[in-house]
Amino acid sequence: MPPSPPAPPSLEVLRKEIDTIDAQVHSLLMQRGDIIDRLIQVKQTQEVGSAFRPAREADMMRRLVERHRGILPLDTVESIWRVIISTFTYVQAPFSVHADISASEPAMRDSARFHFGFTVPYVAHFSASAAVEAVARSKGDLALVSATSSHTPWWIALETSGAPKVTARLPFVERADHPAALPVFVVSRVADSAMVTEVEMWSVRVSGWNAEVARALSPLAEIVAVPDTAFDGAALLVSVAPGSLEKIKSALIEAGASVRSSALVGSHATRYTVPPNGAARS
Ligand SMILES: O=C(O)C(=O)C[C@]1(C(=O)O)C=C[C@@H](O)C=C1
Repeated sequence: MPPSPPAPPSLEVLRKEIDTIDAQVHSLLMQRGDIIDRLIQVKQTQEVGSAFRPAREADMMRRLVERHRGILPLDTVESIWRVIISTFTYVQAPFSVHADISASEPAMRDSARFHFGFTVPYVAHFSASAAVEAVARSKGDLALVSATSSHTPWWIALETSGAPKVTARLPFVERADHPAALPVFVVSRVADSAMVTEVEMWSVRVSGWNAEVARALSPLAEIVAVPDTAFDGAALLVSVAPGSLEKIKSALIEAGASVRSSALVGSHATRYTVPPNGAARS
């Protein structure tokens, strides 16, 4: 008779293994806190008042997705790390998240909680301009505003030097069934060295804006437009690859519009997509 297979481990043994792992995870998180404590001494957070480093975070989130395997859903692992990173940002220099809830309060709140957790205070505003103004008045706060539409050209307030800028686009890792899928821009003051410059954000004011011009531009760049009826013009927020604004300006002129002004109002990491079969790409 062949030997009988070994008996499966008892529930008690498996729970002991889980307790050991939980104690290790907790201990590692506390060690991470000790490192952050040392990092505060070497990082010049005081200069800008914010410890948020969007370039580093975009890179960390991409690597997390690439190495993830197993039955723990990606949504869960991503949300755990968002809370870890944001809370460690907060303990370095406390900040609040000012969210524009004019499009959808539940979706904006989900995005804020998913990306910044519950320790970071959440402040709701009824317009993007109000959220951005709150950040401009603060030392190191962040605003979350829709990345796809707006009733007001809030980005004009970012044109002056010293004003906050667009520093990130969330989610860092996009996918069709993302639990906090609302596309949002983060507006904050960030040290120049911490900016990601893969996508530039330009505030462009034009005359002669109409549906035809908008159609001509849509294949060339992502644009949020707020028409300005008094002058037959519009305030545009244009996302382009570095050095590509001239192409957009030429396309505007070719389509019959004229460019009144342009100013760089931020930059962020290229959009990073995880297709349904799991392999991430930017
Ligand atoms: O690397 C840094 O500069 C940190 O402050 C650490 C840390 C993190 O917790 O990993 C926190 C905040 C930054 O936005 C990026 C990363």
